[in-house]
Amino acid sequence: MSKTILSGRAVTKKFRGLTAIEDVEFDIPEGAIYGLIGPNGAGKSTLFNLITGYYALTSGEIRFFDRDLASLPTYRRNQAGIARAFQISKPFPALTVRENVRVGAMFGKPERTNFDIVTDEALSIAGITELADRTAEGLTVGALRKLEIARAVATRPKLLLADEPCAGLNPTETEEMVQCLRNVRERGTTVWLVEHDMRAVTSICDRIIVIDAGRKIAEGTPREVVNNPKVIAAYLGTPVEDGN
Ligand SMILES: Nc1ncnc2c1ncn2[C@@H]1O[C@H](COP(=O)(O)OP(=O)(O)OP(=O)(O)O)[C@@H](O)[C@H]1O
Repeated sequence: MSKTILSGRAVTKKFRGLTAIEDVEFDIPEGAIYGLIGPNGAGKSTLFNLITGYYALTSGEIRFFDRDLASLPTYRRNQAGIARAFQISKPFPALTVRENVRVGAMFGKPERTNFDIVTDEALSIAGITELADRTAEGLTVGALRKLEIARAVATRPKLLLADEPCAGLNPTETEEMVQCLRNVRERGTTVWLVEHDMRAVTSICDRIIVIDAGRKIAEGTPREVVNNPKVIAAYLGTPVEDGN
């Protein structure tokens, strides 16, 4: 059995009168690819924001390996090995793809000297080595998304939180992104992704957590989740075929 890399106990976040996340529990095993799905406004981004420290918990506990994250600010969580890849990538437009990834490699790691090796590795994992010398300006949505993954991977994270990595991608780009995330896991990074593209999420994830209105309503393998009546009622509408 692999070790738990990230766990949540009674995780709760209230914004004034609104409970965005309520009593959510999770245990993410090291080396896994997990999905987080649910309807718009279910609380998915809020949960990731609690893990990265962008929001403080109202109550509950989040542990990374054996460490309670409560006292750690965002940058310390990143240094500890939690990285996030956003849906909208905001690279430095005038810098090349390689330079943008190098910034990720250097971020918060002044003691490191092998920036070029780490940068090349991240470019390769994301499948954008051939774009390395192009400026970030004018990249396609698919290439920008891979650049976002590469920048996160260049921080050498133990856990990558990915926000809708397949949103707005065509089928070829989606397949490439799925491969990219598999490469990330092969390199030893655990992945937890929010994704609405059910074909992608069911083809790549070992397990999926489903939240609705701030509460966890299901967790299981892709097959279990897509056949779960609660998930069908709250989110899917109709059963979908899992991608396996
Ligand atoms: N900073 C905030 N202040 C007040 N309410 C917030 C804040 N952030 C999120 N919320 C509310 O919390 C609830 C959960 O929002 P969240 O963005 O986490 O949902 P989501 O599942 O990520 O949705 P989507 O799939 O549309 O991105 C929503 O009702 C939202 O309006």
